[in-house]
Amino acid sequence: MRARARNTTRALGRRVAHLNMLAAGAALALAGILLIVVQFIALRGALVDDLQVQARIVGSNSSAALLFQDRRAGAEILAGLAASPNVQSAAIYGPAGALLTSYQRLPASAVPAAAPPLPAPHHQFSARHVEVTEPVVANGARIGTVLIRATMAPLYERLASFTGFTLVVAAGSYALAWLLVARMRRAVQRAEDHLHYLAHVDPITALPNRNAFNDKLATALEHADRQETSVVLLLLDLDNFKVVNDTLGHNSGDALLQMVARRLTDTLRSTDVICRIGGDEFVVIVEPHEDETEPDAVARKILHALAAPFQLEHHLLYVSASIGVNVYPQYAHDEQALMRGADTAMYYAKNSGKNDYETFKPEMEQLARKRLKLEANLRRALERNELSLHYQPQIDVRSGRMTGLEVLTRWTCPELGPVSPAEFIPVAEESGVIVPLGRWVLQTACRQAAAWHRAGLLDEISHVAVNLSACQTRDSDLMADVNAILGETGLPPALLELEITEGVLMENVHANLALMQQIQTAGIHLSIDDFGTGYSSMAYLKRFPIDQLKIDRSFVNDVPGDGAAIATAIIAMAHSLNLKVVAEGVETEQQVRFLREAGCDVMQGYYFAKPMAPEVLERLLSERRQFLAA
Ligand SMILES: Nc1nc2c(ncn2[C@@H]2O[C@H](COP(=O)(O)O[C@H]3[C@@H](O)[C@H](n4cnc5c(=O)[nH]c(N)nc54)O[C@@H]3COP(=O)(O)O)[C@@H](O)[C@H]2O)c(=O)[nH]1
Repeated sequence: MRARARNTTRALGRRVAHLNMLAAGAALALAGILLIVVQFIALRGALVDDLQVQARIVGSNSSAALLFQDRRAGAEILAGLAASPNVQSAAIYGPAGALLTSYQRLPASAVPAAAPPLPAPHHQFSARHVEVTEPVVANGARIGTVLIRATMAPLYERLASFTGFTLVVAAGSYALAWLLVARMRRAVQRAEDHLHYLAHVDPITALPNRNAFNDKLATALEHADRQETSVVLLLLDLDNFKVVNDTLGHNSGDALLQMVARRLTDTLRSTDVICRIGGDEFVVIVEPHEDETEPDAVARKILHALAAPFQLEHHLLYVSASIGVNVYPQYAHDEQALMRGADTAMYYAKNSGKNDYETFKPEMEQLARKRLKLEANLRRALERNELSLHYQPQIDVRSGRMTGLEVLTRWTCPELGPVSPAEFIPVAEESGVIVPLGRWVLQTACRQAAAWHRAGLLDEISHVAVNLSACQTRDSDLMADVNAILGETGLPPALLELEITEGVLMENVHANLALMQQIQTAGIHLSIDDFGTGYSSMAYLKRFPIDQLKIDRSFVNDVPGDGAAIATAIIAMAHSLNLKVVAEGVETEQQVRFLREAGCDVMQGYYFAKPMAPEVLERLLSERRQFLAA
């Protein structure tokens, strides 16, 4: 639609330029005509003046000839006019108007037989001639008349050459003006095109940008309405693109975006419209889709295309994407609804582990609304004192006794009931609530642990572990907060352990390495949570100032089956780096036996104890129970 409007504007611009040139041409023609008329009047005036001077000279020279009626002398005086090429004929008349003598350049140019009865100097024109009459006066009395008749031909000749010259100058000026206007229009056109390009093309990838996308989507929906077909919209968000930007710099980020754009263009059909609508967000418009499986096929094709690594300078980068798919008119009645649905579906794909696609279903919107409600309630949870902490024991395999505690947050919302941290922690992360929430957890846990420590209940406990979220690791005030809380509660730093998941650590290795060093310097223990899921390498692990690894629950769940090999490998690797290994989510005796034999140092799970309220744990701490045979 906008392209049509742009073409109409251009045509209008061309028409206005043509009209301007036409007006300029008319003005130039009018000016030329005026100039010629003025020139004609000026030339004619000069001719009359010239003839009048000559008539006066002839008159004053011929007064004697008139007094003595000397025709010969009169003829000699008139013969002098032969030198003036304009003069065709001339005559001298006596006081009564009778012809004294005359001069004729050609026989055809006869003079009147009698002088015109004119009292004063006079001139008159015809198309071909100009006639000047001059009285001859002697001693105050009129003694005769001189008449000179000249041809207008030389005047016309001069006027013709002046007109020719004026025409040439006018035509030249007009052509120059036309050229200048055309050049100006071309420059304006180029500037317009460039502005249009900037407004519609993403400068990094050269793909259509958000503006262009809006136009193209509107056109696609119009087309689908006319043809009674559908439009598939895929919204694609790169996973962990921020890590590339943060660790390798923005130039590398831009280069990666260009490579992704190229891969998408190479993979998809030429009829599919690919746009970049923001940071790491791309959209693909597919129309018309012929069969029900096409949206899935396109999404899978994109994921497959992005699966191969990207070679960026000396780095080999693995980039995945989360894709939300929506279909018009099945699940959306207009562009906004189509985009909103694709966004909701993309959000689902992201939350269900990334590197995947989800197709929008109406239920998703209900869930999105539920999530919004959850977020609104969560924002008030802290002020309303709805949060509490539970503690889960960690058992040392060698001594069989409780040597550690993990702090886990619990929330009972008055409107929604008990909400699992697996549900509200990600929402807290996305909404930023995690920072004050994390601070509250740290403060409450440290205060409680310090009280137990003062009561002598933590004699056998080496640490109380608190989880740190991704957002908290990025919070520049984190360490200041941690140190302030330790100072304020009096908990010895060595009794505190911070748990960071392997995935979060690997999101920004350099920044997290600096944070880990600060944690180590403060004398706080550091543990890598959910180990085995975050793709860290041995090279990184060697550099991390960590105390222990926690094998992810999913592997423990699979022992002694498929997870056995991984669990054994993690334990061996951790021991080679002098790190302790904690197995989390231990639920069965079989798992305990296997992990013990594999050399696991610490175990945590429902087999020993579920996370419990502080007053329950307090009793357990004072019992100093043996959980495992030593
Ligand atoms: N950043 C923060 N994250 C937190 C905080 N509190 C909790 N969490 C994280 O939320 C996730 C879910 O926690 P939760 O529902 O409390 O689940 C924990 C345990 O209850 C559960 N667990 C422990 N043993 C078993 C078991 O034997 N079986 C089984 N099915 N589940 C078990 O595991 C969760 C502890 O996991 P981890 O932290 O990885 O050790 C979870 O990711 C929490 O980390 C918080 O304050 N901040």
